[in-house]
Amino acid sequence: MATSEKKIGESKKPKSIRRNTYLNKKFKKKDKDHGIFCSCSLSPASSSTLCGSDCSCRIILSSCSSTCGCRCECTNKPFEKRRIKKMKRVQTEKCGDGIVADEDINAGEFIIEYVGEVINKKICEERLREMNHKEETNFYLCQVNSNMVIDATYKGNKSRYINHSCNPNAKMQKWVNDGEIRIAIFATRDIKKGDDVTYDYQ
Ligand SMILES: C[S@@+](CC[C@H](N)C(=O)[O-])C[C@H]1O[C@@H](n2cnc3c(N)ncnc32)[C@H](O)[C@@H]1O
Repeated sequence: MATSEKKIGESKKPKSIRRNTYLNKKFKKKDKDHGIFCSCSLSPASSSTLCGSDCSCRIILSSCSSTCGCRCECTNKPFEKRRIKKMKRVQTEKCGDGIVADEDINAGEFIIEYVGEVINKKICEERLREMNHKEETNFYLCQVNSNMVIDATYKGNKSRYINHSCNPNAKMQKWVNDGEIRIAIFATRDIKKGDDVTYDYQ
């Protein structure tokens, strides 16, 4: 079998991963002590949610870390410690595969992290040329910054099947978890079990 044929097969059956994988380890910037921490605590007068909307880490889209004063009740944990919402992969009429919620999801809630291979601009361009050559129509690239792309073509999780909508019920957001840039999908309004989950690719 020709190499190009094998690669097409790979893109149809991506490897399931839970965390981003870095093609170039040097690219993985980790800075545990990034100088941001909260001192949230559960006092009898406060609400039952620890590290809610007034948590200083959450406000700047950074997950809490070991530097913070909060403990295991923290609701702003790094993505890998959060529960992924129950979702099903389905065949849609016009957009290939898609994702529907398999439980009710409240506005603002974390749905899933967008994971894949972290690649740089040069590799991204090479992969795009290859995809163009193969006349691929589905793209799984998420540009994080000028030289960082998360590519879920070959490795990813259910987030890679979430389709685009101009009237979405979710959004993609760039966060920092322990100094590492991560992307996650959050509900922008209440999503009922059985609803398509979509975000605006723009
Ligand atoms: C991240 S993938 C989403 C999952 C994809 N539908 C699949 O079958 O694997 C993005 C690709 O899905 C298709 N897609 C997503 N949203 C769409 C929409 N609203 N209309 C048409 N195609 C869409 C496009 O081919 C796009 O490149």
